[in-house]
Amino acid sequence: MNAPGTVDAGYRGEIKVIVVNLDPRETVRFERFDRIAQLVVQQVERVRFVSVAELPLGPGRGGFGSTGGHAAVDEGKSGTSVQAATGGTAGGNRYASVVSDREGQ
Ligand SMILES: O=c1ccn([C@H]2C[C@H](O)[C@@H](COP(=O)(O)OP(=O)(O)OP(=O)(O)O)O2)c(=O)[nH]1
Repeated sequence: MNAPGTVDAGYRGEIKVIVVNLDPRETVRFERFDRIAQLVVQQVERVRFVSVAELPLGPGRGGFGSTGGHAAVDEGKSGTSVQAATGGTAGGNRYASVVSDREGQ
């Protein structure tokens, strides 16, 4: 089983690895220097949320799950689909778009 654990950038404590043995019969024993986890360092995107009145229609975008072949089931239920947000500040609070905040760094 592979489950990620996030170590926050500001964390200064001991990094711990949670393990669970799902085998009801076999005991698992770890020895010193056993490899039980992998550290993957990732860049974290800093974003600014911008309120927009409505989201623009994106061409060819289906709803959630549409690429899994369930589009027909959802058709006509809401009349809307998941759309990409491109920003804008024209009043309203119904939607928020996300823009990268890297320029300010
Ligand atoms: O598998 C893990 C997960 C987390 N941590 C450490 C690093 C992380 O920065 C800190 C806090 O983790 P998290 O924020 O997930 O847990 P929390 O303290 O219970 O949550 P919150 O910060 O929301 O209070 O615990 C580990 O050592 N191993």
